[in-house]
Amino acid sequence: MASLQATFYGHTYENPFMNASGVHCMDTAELDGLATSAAGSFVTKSATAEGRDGNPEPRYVNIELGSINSMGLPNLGLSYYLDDAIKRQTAHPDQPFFLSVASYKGFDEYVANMKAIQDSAYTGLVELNLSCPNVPGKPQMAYDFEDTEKLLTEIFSFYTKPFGVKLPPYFDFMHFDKIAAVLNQFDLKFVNCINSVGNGLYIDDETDTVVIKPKGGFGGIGGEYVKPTALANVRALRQRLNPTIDIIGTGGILTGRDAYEHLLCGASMLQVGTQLYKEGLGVFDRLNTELLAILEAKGYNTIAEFKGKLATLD
Ligand SMILES: O=C1NC(=O)NC(C(=O)O)N1
Repeated sequence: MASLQATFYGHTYENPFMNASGVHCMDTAELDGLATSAAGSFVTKSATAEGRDGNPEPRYVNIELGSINSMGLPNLGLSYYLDDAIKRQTAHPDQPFFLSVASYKGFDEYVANMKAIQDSAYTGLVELNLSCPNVPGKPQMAYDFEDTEKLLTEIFSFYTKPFGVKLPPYFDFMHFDKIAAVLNQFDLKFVNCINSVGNGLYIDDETDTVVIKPKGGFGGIGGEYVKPTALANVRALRQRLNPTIDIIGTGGILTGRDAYEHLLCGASMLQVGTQLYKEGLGVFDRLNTELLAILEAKGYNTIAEFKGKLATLD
């Protein structure tokens, strides 16, 4: 019988599936739902130092082939998620999860937030979100290679706990090379590719208007639209990063086949955003069933047998 067991940062998860930060993870109740679902792990909503209301609504819309959002980092504040995480790690030490951290004000807040976690009793994994495209007037940190290097240098001067970074999509081999060259300098535990494809535009075909209010309708795109870009980023970063840095694959996972393709490109864990929003927690039961059927059909017993083994036409 094939197994979907996923090894990540020295831990064995029942399966590689988890939510994408931002979906079904705003508060303790939603996190409890994830913890008791068929997901192998979960991540919290990206926290900023202070709680935020986020952007004006409508700010998230499901569209035919995915979703568009400009949430603007609404969250309950870092201390809320830290308190929850410390209680959770004590109650369930055998189920390591991920705490997502962002910044509204930029470089200094990223540093302050990581200092707060370093000084806290939380010992689990952190996903440092360098790629929110929806804070008006604020650039995505990970599109500035020098600032990203400066930030990671500063964080590693004091931070001793395991963490990784959530990246935006890149669209040029020179950029794959550059971000990998920056990240390979640091003892990162993982890289998550990709965040939403920033600043897309969707037009309602009955009203001829945009569908979300913030930023004149510009928002991050998720879902089927982004799978080719997500797979390319997982593959490109896997080919370039030190093997000690695991990859989380995010973007366009609707079916077991999509999940299988992310694993083929080198992902170790798989995050589901838009489809979780559309389908609810049952999506994890379905994805596990579908992915397991693919392993069985192909005669694989474990994910390790095919992970990262995408064939090319050489
Ligand atoms: O990193 C993020 N990516 C998104 O697509 N949306 C959220 C947000 O806007 O809060 N943050």
